[in-house]
Amino acid sequence: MITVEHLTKCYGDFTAVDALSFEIEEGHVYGFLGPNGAGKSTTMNIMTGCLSATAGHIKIDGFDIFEEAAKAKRLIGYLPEQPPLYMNESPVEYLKFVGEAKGFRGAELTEQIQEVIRQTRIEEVKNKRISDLSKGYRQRVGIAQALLGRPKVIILDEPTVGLDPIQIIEIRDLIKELGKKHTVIFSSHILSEVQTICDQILIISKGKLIAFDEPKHLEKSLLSPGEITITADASPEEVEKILDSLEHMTEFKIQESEREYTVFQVKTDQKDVYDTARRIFFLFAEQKKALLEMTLKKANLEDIFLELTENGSGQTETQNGGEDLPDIAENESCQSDTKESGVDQL
Ligand SMILES: Nc1ncnc2c1ncn2[C@@H]1O[C@H](COP(=O)(O)OP(=O)(O)OP(=O)(O)O)[C@@H](O)[C@H]1O
Repeated sequence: MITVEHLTKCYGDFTAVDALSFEIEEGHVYGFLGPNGAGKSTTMNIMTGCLSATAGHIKIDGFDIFEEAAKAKRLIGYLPEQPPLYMNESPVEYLKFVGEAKGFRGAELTEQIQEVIRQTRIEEVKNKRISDLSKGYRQRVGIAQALLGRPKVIILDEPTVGLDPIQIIEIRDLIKELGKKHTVIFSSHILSEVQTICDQILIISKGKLIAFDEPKHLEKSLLSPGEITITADASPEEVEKILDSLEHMTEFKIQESEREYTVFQVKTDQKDVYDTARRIFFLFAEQKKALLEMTLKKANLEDIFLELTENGSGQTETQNGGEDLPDIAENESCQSDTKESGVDQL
């Protein structure tokens, strides 16, 4: 559906997007995750044809966003980070304006406006001035304009920023709903948000794509060594003796020791931490020592995200395996450029 090849964007001699390559397939919800300044907005602005690239190619359903802009843009609905809303207008007036700019007229336009109003649930505010609407409703109006023209792909730049917790939940539910009919790409710097909504995660840091996979695969492939905390009905000496024969143990630490029990931690480099847990269970059972509690701590996506983005970039495989693409960026020097606005999408 979307192919991004070696996309590079420089502002002066600063590289904001650094040879990004990835593919977006139809029918998924993609989360574009990265800390502030990672290059998410820049990438999205280029993907939607609102900003030029220094190097690289983007194709939307086969249409080059730079060379066949009109055809490519027709397939995309975009909500920029700062939606260009006209505050003195009502949602209906604004949607009419955007719909006309997208080339719709008459009954077709009316039908589409009614459809997006229904989809984004803004019926009750559709005739109020946009300036009088809550931030959550304004964001819905922004999403409604992106939906006009029934685009295959919806791109939303930080759609929940600045919303209160209830509005955030509502917008997340709306994104999930949109995912049933459209391919959705949305950016966020909140991991839990991406985790709950999307079925594919792209992690970007310092302009580079450092991970791209399903949340569960990311967790699996990037798991750090498992940690197990155990409470055993044994003395610290007995615990130590029993664990003598435990393979794959990389660290052992007594946390707490009372007369009746010992709390200790074991770290393992075994791929499946459950195998280590099972082994510990049987070792203690053989010595007729009861385990009173066992807690397994696995690395979660939060740990992975922090590790990847803190350590910089480039150390993890992307879905395309970092395969060699023609090095379009190689001979391009960074020229100064300014950020264009996203308004021409409308
Ligand atoms: N017009 C510009 N001129 C110079 N530098 C820019 C311009 N626009 C963006 N940048 C820089 O490029 C980098 C990437 O910015 P971008 O807005 O794409 O990041 P982001 O991941 O969307 O961050 P945020 O979540 O804070 O919006 C940042 O360091 C930013 O300061």
